[in-house]
Formats: sequence, C-alpha cells, structure tokens
Amino acid sequence: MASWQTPRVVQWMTATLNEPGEVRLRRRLACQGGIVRKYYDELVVPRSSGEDGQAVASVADEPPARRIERLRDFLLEDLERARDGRMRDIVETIQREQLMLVADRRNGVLVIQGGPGTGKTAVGLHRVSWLLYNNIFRRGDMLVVGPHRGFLEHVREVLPRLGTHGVTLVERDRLWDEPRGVDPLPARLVKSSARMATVLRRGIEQQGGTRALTRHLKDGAFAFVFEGAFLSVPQADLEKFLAWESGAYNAQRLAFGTRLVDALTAAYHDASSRRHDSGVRKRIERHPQVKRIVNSVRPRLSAEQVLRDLLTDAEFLRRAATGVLDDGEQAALLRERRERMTEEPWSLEDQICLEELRHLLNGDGPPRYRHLVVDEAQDLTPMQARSLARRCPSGSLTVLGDLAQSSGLHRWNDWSELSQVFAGVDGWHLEQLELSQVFAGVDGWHLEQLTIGYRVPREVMDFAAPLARVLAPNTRFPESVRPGGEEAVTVLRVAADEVDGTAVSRAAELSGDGRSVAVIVPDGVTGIGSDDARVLRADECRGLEFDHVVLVEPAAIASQEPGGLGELYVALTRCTQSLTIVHHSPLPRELDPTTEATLEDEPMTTAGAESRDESGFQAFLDDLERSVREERECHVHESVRYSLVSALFAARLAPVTDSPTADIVCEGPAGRMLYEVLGEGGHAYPAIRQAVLRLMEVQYAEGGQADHRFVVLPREPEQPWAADVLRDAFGIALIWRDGGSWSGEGIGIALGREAGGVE
Ligand SMILES: Nc1ncnc2c1ncn2[C@@H]1O[C@H](COP(=O)(O)OP(=O)(O)OP(=O)(O)O)[C@@H](O)[C@H]1O
Repeated sequence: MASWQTPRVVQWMTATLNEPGEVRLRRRLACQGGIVRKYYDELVVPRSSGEDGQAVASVADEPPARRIERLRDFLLEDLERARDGRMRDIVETIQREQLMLVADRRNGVLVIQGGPGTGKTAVGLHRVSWLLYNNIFRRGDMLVVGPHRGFLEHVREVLPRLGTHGVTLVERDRLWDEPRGVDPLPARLVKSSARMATVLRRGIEQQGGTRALTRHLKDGAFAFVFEGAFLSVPQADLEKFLAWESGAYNAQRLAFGTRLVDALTAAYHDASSRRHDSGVRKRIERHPQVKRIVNSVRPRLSAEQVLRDLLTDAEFLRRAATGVLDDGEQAALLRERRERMTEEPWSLEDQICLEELRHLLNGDGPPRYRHLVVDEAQDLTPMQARSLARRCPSGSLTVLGDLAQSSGLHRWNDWSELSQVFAGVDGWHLEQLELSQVFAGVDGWHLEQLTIGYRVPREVMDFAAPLARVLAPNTRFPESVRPGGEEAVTVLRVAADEVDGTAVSRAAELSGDGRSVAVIVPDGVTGIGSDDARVLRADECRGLEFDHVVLVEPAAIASQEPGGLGELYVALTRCTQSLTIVHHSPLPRELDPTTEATLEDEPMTTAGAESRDESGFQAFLDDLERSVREERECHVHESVRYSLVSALFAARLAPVTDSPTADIVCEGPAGRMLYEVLGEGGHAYPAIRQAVLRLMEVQYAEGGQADHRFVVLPREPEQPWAADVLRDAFGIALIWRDGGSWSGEGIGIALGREAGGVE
C-alpha cells in the first residue's frame, strides 16, 4: 500500500468535485478487526460530464452542520479512546483540510490558526514527515519548536510512529543560553518588545563615533609625525570612513581601521622619498596613535558589556532610548550593576537581547535551519520572533497557533505582524530598520484556518466561548465534533477552605478506566497533591490534553500576569471528556454572565442602581473606565497592583482584578475591601488627593459601600501627614510598597491577614 505521504495518495485524499483529477470515488471505511463496520462516500464524481445516475457528492459541498454530524459519527470511536498523555498520529482519520496544509507546497511562511484541539500540532508534525518523505527538506534542515518540555514529551511518539526519525524538537526557552536570573514583569515587557531591538542598536551606535573623534583632532585633522614624515587625514575624510554601511559592527570597526591606514599610507608615500617601502603599512597600523583613535571611535565591544551598560547606566540608557522608551520604561530596565560581569543575573529576556547584540556586533548568530515548525507561536515575543527569524533566513516556516490562547508577554492582534518578521528577514536589514518599515507589503506568508475541534466536547467549548470572544474577537471559534453529554461541565462552588480537598476528591472520582485526569491550579498553589491526577499550573498544560480536567479557582488564574485570561482559556480547553470547576471566589465575568447578578445580594452592588439616570451614568462609567485603562498602561501602576494581588492570593483570598473600574476588590476577613492603586509619582499628595476622588467614583460605579477602602502607593508618601488626613477626613487608609514588603496603618487588614477595623 502506498504511503500516505506520496503525491498520489495526497491527491486522492484532497481531490474535490471541482478538481477531481483521476479520482472517481473516495470512500471512507471504519474497520474493526478486519471487518468494515461502516463506510461513507466522501466524494463521488460522475464518469463524464452530463452523466447522471449516481448522486454527485463531495464533502466540500456539504452544509457544515451535516458535515460535523458525519464526522462525529465516523470519528467517534477514535475520539472516544482514552488519552494516556501521549499524542498519536492521525493518519487514518486525517481530514482533507488538514492534509491540504500538511502537503502545502507554497514557499514562505504558512500560518495555521485554529482554536483549541483543531489539530494544529498534529498537522505540524505530519507536515514534518511529509516534507522529509518528499525530499523537500532533509533531517538536519528542520527544527521543531514547542512551548515546554511537557509538550515535547506529549508529542514525542508522533514522528517515530510516522516513520520519521532524527528531527530535532526543542522547547522554546532552550533556544537561548540558560538564564541566571528572572526580571520583574515591567522589565520583561520592555525587554521583549520590538523597540528593545532599536535600543540595542542605538546602544552600539552610541559608542565612540564622531563624538569620540574630536578628541583626536588638531586643526581639523588627525595628524602625527611618523618616521620623519608628517601624516594627516582631514576630519571630513575620517567622518566618511565612519559612515555606517551595511555589515556588523566589528566589520565596520575593521573597515574604519583599514581605510584610515590606507589614507595614512598614501600620505606617507606622498611625503616621503622612500616610495617603495612595502613594510610601512604594517608599521603604521601598529602605531600607538593609530591604535588609540581606532579603539576610541570604534571601541572593542562585547554583547555583555553593551547590555550591562544599558541596564545599569541611566545616562547611557537615556541616550540610547530617547524617543523609543518613555521614562517609566527606562526606569523599569535599570538595575544595580554587579561587581563582575560574570555575576550579572542575565534573565531569559537578557539572553535574547545578548543574542541580538552578538549578531549586531559580529554578524554571527545561532545555527540556521532551512525550515522551522513553530508551535504555540502566538506566545512568541517580538524579540523571540526576531531571534527565530535569524535561525531561518530562508523565511520558510510552518507557524501554528491560536491568537485566543495568547498568554505571553506580547499580544499579537493578528498574524500579519509576526509572519512578516519571519517572511521578510534577510539577515542584516532587520537590524537596520524598524520592523514596520522593512516588512510592509511583503507577501511571503499565507494564513490558513482550522475550524473543526477534535478534542474538547461541545458543552465545554460552549462554556469557554464567551472568554474566547473577549480574547480574540476576530478569530474563528471551532465547531466541536465531540458530543459531551450533560456531565461534561460541572461547576462546584465551595467554602474557601474546601477548595483543595474538593479538587482532589473529584480527581479521584474521575480517575479509573485508564482515563487521564489533570488538576490545573493557579500559580503559587502548592498544597494540592493527588495520586490519581497530574497536578499542574495553567502555563504547564499548554498543548496537552487529558480525559478529565479539574480546574481550581479560575478567577485566580485569570488575574495572573501576564495574560491570565489566555492561560485560563488554555486550561479550560484541555479535556476530551469532562471539565470540573472547583472554586470559592466568583467566576471571572467572561465565564459567568451571572456573576454580576450574584453580586447583587452583596453589599457592593445594591443601593441606588434603579434610581440612576442610566444614560448619564453610562457616560460617567465610560469616562471612568477610559481613565482607568490609561492608568493601567503605566508599568509602575501594574507592578504595584499585581504585587498586592499576589500578597492577597498568598493570604488565600481571591482578589478580583478584572473590574473595568476598581483596581482590586477583595473579600477578606475584615469584609469587602476596595483598592485604588497609584503609579509613577503617586506618592505626592496632589496625586493621592486625586486617588481619593477616584476611589469614591469607583465605589459609586461599583454600586455601593465597601467595608474598607485603601489608596495604594508605589512608595512611602512624600508628606508624612498624608495618611492621617486620609484616615480622618475621608475614612480611607493609605498603604504603600516598602522595598520588598508593605507598610501603612491597617496593613494587616489591607493584606487580608486581620479582621480588625481601620475606619
Ligand atoms: N483528523 C483527526 N482525527 C482524529 N483525531 C484528530 C484529528 N485531528 C486532530 N485530532 C486529535 O485532536 C486532538 C487535538 O489535536 P492537537 O493537539 O493537534 O490540536 P491543537 O490545535 O494543536 O490544540 P491546542 O491549540 O489546544 O494545543 C489530538 O488528540 C489529535 O490527535
């Protein structure tokens, strides 16, 4: 039997009524133990045009609902099998639209967007096998990049089962040198943005250059006496030698030295009678004056040195980043300089910057491949994308992902920006220009969508759908072929101290029959252990699948930074049989349209709702939400906000962070607490006064009284009396970030550790 990868089989599998080729009939058989259990005809082509007789049919022509019905019926058995943690090949049941992508022969970047469980990973791996089988690439030409080690474990057996061996699969973060430290979120955000590439380039350009040149000039020229001859090169010539042409910095450095020595040698020959002195060039090159000027205008640089200076020298960073990063972003980058270079705590983002710098300095880079397959590509940061592009200068990639599942440091609005980074890279000019300039109009990429979901039961998808719409309103939500049944989604709301126990016992209930169970928990929850299930964080379950999933405290996952909502969507869509939610704090509003209604019987959402003038109130709300959004763009603000959120989680509370008006609302032992956070400059009284006003507006917008209200500052208030005034005049407590901890009157209550009163 011909292999599925052969052109003939692919042609047979992908034929349609409009383009049948030689295919007359495509019949799918479902067999069991050598017996055909059922079959259906996907494609029936009449023998000659105009011939009637047999019904003419093609899957491509079927109404989608009928098609899904058919698929469901036909794939059921395959879909029903228990998941043992390892992905299988899908050769027997692969669908036409999947195979079309597996065997896509177009050059450039092929982007495959598809919702959870639509078979992107499966398609990517089958494509690797198809590319090799058809000799389009060889083993060593290709690299498959996956999100994490667990994912690689999950897919490990697919390629060997397809008869494909020797292709390298690598976990994304392993592409770069091992990190030695972790940056705070604001620094990570800046370092991973595309603007950082400009700052790095400028960091190199700031070194030496024409400013340094003037120190070596006298009367508008670089001149010295050499072996009795007066040698001089005018400033204008030197500046020409310095002009940055294409090529890496060190090539520029070399070019400057060569041109200078050429000019000096020519000057020597003009001035000296010893015209044919063949050794003179070498002697000029070694002359201390020449070495000094070269080292000064084009100093020797290492990537580590440039990055270290940028991250630890505020003035140097300002020169490189003016007009690119605002003051807050520059402040977010700065850190203390370690005594020795070897002690610098390079983070993952730093390692990627270092790779970019090495490329700028030396032109060299990481190993190159002729084709990359990148899974979960929506989570790449712009700096990671540039780095991957350097690994694949041919611009031939298979990019798999789902924008709605984004949870990385960067959110791509659509696939074009990322694809163009891959499609347009041809080495050097990436560093020379801004991305948008380089790649506008490049047509080296194609976007295709997979729209049928094979993993997640329909009921679970319906449950997750409102969240998907919020996360990526423009991407198509998949239609699930898998029927779930009434038990597919179970939501258990329990007392705070019963959450962990309930999750564990539910996992035990679900396990058995060889079915896999995962308990997915928010960051920082370490107390849950289970013999019956794998316990993992939301970011660890990306790309994986289990028969049953027990998801703990979705609100806590949703509020994780960065991209908590995306993480939650990923976690919700890992199961093939059932999803159980175990929670105490209210579900995120994206998941539960009744959240607001539920809150109505609680103190915050009662008084006055009916008596408001609705249109005026809406206008007020819109205005408030807009200014809150603006505030949240400030890194300092967000860093303070999430430090507090994390402290509240540590106190086993469930802060709500996704209100469009309130920075944080949290039920604690002292009652309902409302927090208004201040960003940069927020420690001065005028800003604090504004925050008091805002807090009152937020309280009004949220519909009622809070038991405790806090204004939260990034550091100690400038005016020592501010806290007293707030407490006495407004009944509001002031707390602030104090190095690594928190201060202020009533801090125990603010952090959810005490039940006393401050007001
Ligand atoms: N044609 C098919 N026939 C049978 N099973 C399929 C088919 N296509 C995909 N599947 C199965 O559906 C499940 C999901 O596939 P896969 O992991 O490739 O989806 P994905 O789009 O990468 O998902 P996610 O984005 O959620 O990680 C796998 O178990 C896979 O084997």
